[in-house]
Amino acid sequence: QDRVEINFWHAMGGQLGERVDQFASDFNAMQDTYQVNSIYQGNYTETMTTAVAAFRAGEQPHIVQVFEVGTATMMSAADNGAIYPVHQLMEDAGIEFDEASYISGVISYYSDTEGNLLSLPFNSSTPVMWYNADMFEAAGVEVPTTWDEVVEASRALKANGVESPFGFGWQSWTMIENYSAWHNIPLGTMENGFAGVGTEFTFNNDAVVNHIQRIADMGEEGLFTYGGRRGDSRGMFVNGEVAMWINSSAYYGGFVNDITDFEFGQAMLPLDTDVADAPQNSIIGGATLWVLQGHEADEYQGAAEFLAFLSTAEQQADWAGSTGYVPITTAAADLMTEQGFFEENPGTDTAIEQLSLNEPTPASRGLRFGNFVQIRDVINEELEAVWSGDKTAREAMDAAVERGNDLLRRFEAANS
Ligand SMILES: O=P(O)(O)OC[C@H](O)CO
Repeated sequence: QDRVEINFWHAMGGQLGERVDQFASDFNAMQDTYQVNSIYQGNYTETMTTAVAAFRAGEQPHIVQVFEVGTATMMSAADNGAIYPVHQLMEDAGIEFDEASYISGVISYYSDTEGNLLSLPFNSSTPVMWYNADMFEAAGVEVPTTWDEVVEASRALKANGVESPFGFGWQSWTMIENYSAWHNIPLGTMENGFAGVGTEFTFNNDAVVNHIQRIADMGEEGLFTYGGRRGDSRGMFVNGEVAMWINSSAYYGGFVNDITDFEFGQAMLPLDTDVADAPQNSIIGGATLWVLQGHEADEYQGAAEFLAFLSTAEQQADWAGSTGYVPITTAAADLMTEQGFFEENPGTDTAIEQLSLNEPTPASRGLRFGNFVQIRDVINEELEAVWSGDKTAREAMDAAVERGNDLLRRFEAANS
């Protein structure tokens, strides 16, 4: 008998992609009714764009992985009937699905206004500060906990021969979105867009502008080198050119494999003591799995069973432990603790500690801005103009807010 096929498009390259393919082959091996085809479609933006085009052509996959910034766009697709909401899918498939077992910051990000979960949380991360422990030891400095200390440590590392002490990736996510949440500053009005499409950006505030200017000044001083929009600068950290690198916790698994000639660690994001006395909480990144409409009932049954398989504590704990994504269910986190994972691998609890540091506020719960994929490109362009010395941080943030608001208004016009 032929198996029922389920197409699953994902955006995980390299080692992460191999692990995702493994989920599909394990699922295929444990039953003989369904066949999940795990297909890599490029980076997050490419996968989302390809899925939207495929939907228009009637060739959409059953399941697609979409990064967190695509959430508002996918929710509007849900309003238009293009999405099979996960809570509904599970109910129709007769699979018990306990939303309360997920950590709250993850569930609230992906639920609609009635509290219904629309997509399946799968790979949630948060930015942390990766550091080269050997370089710190050689320079005789402590790993910084504040931004003033980041600058001081960078100077000491530079004096000790480190080419470019500080760097980061996913700059809008790490340096603006998470910087803001960490200091409990909204990025925009209306609870960062959670309260409606009429939201406007406000991230051209003094705190963010001063922060971006501080990094630009570090660049002038030779303490920071810009290395690209996503994870492109990862090699600079792995090769020992950069001593501190702020980016996703999900680089952990790759670092364990690829960093063999120095000790690395992860620490909490630095605090800007001019702005707050203590950190609030960081926000998630990564992606969720969306189920698209237009397929047969038996295929959806298989899709639901595959999603349920991905959500088991065993699978989630293995995924989190091997990648650095956060264990998103309490059962998975408990299992990892029981297995001694956090104790044996110091620092691996940094992401979860940051996410659960305080009860999230409207400024730290996350963001839900329409057209945010395009808006991140605008922010990238404006930040690049700062790093190249063409604009001051003030000019660039004012321009990013103005251009971003224009894209928000277009989203509002199309969705109200
Ligand atoms: O590298 P990831 O999967 O943790 O994702 C980073 C950002 O959240 C993408 O928007």
